[in-house]
Amino acid sequence: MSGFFDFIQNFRWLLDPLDVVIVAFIIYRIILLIKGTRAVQMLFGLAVILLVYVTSQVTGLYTLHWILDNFLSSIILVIVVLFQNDIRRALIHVGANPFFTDLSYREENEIISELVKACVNMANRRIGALVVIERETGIKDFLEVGTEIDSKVTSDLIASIFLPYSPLHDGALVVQQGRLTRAGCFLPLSQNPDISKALGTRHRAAIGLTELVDAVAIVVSEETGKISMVVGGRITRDLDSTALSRVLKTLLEPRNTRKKK
Ligand SMILES: Nc1ncnc2c1ncn2[C@@H]1O[C@H](COP(=O)(O)OP(=O)(O)OP(=O)(O)O)[C@@H](O)[C@H]1O
Repeated sequence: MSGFFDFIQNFRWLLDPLDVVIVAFIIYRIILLIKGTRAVQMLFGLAVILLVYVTSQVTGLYTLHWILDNFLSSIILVIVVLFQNDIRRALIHVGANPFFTDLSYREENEIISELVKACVNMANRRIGALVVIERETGIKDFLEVGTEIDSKVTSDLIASIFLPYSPLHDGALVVQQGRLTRAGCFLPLSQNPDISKALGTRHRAAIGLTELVDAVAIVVSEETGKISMVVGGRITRDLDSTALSRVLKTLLEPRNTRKKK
């Protein structure tokens, strides 16, 4: 074993640049992960506290310095608590499953066209709906209650699930690996205070789940008949069928078919 480490030491000149590249890559991935999220604001807040800490040391504001010194000594704990959602998302992503990749380009297009057809149909009839499409990260752990189903994605079935008298119309319908797998699922609601007050629990549930995982959620508003798409906790409202189809194709395109085209 020590022979192996001695051997590694021969490549010391290579290890230092490798070390720098790995750290740079991790920082780059963290920036990508938190870009546009509330974590950026929190990070900014921490940076301000750090600045006050350094200033208090230089100017001799001892009490303030002592308080911040104690606060910053448990900074790792503070970071874990503040960024728990982002850390969870990052760790889940490391062990992500490449779902959707078994589908052919044709099958995937068919699923998207059925989803779009169902959403437009429900929007025109003011039927509220929430459809969640799993991508690389498994969402099972975040789905509460719900009824297992196993069916092909068809617009008629989707629309009938969300009919007001259907026993499964409340909650979210789930698409996993190109199949309808669960209906009537309750999702974690977003706690983001910046979400418009005009958005109720259906939209908050879509935002809440997508803050935690890379799934895509489509919401049809019962109140306005508008279709929204939610990904990464960000909502795009009032999509027409062409826009919905285009965005879904971009987001759900399996990596292997992307290369083949
Ligand atoms: N945690 C949840 N997970 C999944 N679906 C939920 C959740 N909470 C509420 N819903 C769904 O949202 C419906 C209520 O929607 P609500 O009117 O509060 O939201 P909204 O965002 O204003 O939607 P709409 O524009 O359709 O009225 C419920 O009947 C239920 O089907």
